[in-house]
Amino acid sequence: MPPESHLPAGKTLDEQASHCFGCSPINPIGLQLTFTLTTEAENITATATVQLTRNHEGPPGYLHGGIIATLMDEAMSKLNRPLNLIAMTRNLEVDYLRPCPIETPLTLTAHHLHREGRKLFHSATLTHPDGTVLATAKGLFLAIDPALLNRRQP
Ligand SMILES: CCCCC/C=C\C/C=C\C/C=C\C/C=C\CCCC(=O)SCCNC(=O)CCNC(=O)[C@H](O)C(C)(C)COP(=O)(O)OP(=O)(O)OC[C@H]1O[C@@H](n2cnc3c(N)ncnc32)[C@H](O)[C@@H]1OP(=O)(O)O
Repeated sequence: MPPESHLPAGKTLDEQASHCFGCSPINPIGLQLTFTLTTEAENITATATVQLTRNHEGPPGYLHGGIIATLMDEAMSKLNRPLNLIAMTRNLEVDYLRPCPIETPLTLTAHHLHREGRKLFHSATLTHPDGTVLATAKGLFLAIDPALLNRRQP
């Protein structure tokens, strides 16, 4: 959790990001993902169960690839807070291994791999309940100056 003093007066980071398409509980058209974070020494993990609908369909019965990329991005972004950093996605690479079914409880997991200064390297997987890995991703996140939050466009 970044120190509150880094944020605009009176606003927590959660309030700043209160309409995040991936994780806001109050964005009616968002994915409303809820993550469980595990932080043990260098092992930082974010996990969510994701069960989406035809609203997120690409091929009939399967998730749209852009939605899958969003899931990966969102999961990896959740690793930045335990690192006590505000960071943005700089590079996202997705391998679409198998079609990802809608209406199925998929497991979305992200791991922090390593850090080089401002550069945070993360990975993520989306897994079918039968254990098949459907998609994998790598992400590079860049820590930003928290003061930039003040310059955010409305
Ligand atoms: C200004 C407004 C800021 C508003 C901030 C708001 C919120 C804060 C964010 C999150 C917290 C809240 C909620 C979560 C929200 C969303 C969750 C999902 C996360 C996202 O969805 S977030 C949106 C998508 N995201 C963007 O909208 C970023 C647009 N972008 C930029 O704003 C800049 O791009 C920035 C700041 C990221 C970096 O800018 P920069 O100028 O500081 O750094 P630069 O670009 O130079 O790259 C640095 C070094 O990465 C190396 N590099 C590049 N590619 C590489 C690769 N593939 N492999 C290895 N290294 C690579 C270069 O080679 C260089 O290396 P070196 O420094 O060593 O030369």
